[in-house]
Amino acid sequence: MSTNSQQVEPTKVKVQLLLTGGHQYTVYLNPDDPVLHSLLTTVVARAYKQEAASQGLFQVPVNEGHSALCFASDHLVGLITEPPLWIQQPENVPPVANDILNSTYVQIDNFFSPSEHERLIKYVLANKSKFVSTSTSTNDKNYRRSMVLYSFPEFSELIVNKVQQIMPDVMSKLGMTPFTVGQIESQLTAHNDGNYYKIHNDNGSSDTATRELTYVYYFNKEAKRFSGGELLIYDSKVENNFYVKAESFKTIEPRNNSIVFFFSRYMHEVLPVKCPSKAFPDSRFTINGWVRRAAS
Ligand SMILES: O=C(O)CCC(=O)C(=O)O
Ligand SMILES: [Fe+2]
Repeated sequence: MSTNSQQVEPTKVKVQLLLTGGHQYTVYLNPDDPVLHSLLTTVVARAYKQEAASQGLFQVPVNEGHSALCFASDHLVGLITEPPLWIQQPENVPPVANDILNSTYVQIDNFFSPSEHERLIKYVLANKSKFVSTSTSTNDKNYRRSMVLYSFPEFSELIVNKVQQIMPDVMSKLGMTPFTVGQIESQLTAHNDGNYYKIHNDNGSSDTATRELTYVYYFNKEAKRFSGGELLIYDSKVENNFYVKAESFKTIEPRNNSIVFFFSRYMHEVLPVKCPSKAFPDSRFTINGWVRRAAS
């Protein structure tokens, strides 16, 4: 199994926490760590006497995740960040160019063995009639066009176990603080000619909020008879204390027998597929799903 990853070790931000009573602690956080975002918004909220964005307790992993630093949010006086993170203030200071938070992902080639891959291709071709058209939570017909198979026990168990096994490695490659894995969901999709999935994230509703990571395993029959269908993962930026999509993105090739992992909160899209034959066996197939954080 070979690993091809891009920017998987984001440079950590050194954050000195200045607490009431003159206490001071230094922690290292990823630029896109939600804790960092909460710390910044709490300082802003206190400065403008707004209701603090993160009321209650802060829990920051220290000592490489072996210890936790806990303090009440109203004890936070200020932050010293290195490199400097300038907080956009309510007067609407225009964002500076280095506000972009780079998205990270991991793509692993040769995920299934050749015989598993061959069995999988045979399986989807035999089960073509069980695929149904996809829909989205908003029921907007133009948002997503593809086919999906929701029940495929022969392979969902195989992929869920394999994903579970490599989780520690993936989490470390993504530079994330490890979390306790809960449910791992899976579905099997087919994108044929003209199919796509417009910009969305995978954890934006109350029933999807515990999804931490999205995985997409790509497979197709050789020789490949489609083009397009790249996955674009957008970078982010902080605007008025909110994460929003940046214009820049990473492009992931749906390489046969590879699997990609990224944060479910990232905005992403599937570009239109061109499949001149329009034949089902020539589709861009995936098994994809989500790794949920266990309820605490
Ligand atoms: O097929 C892909 O590359 C991604 C699919 C996706 O974003 C989803 O199903 O939520
Ligand atoms: Fe998605």
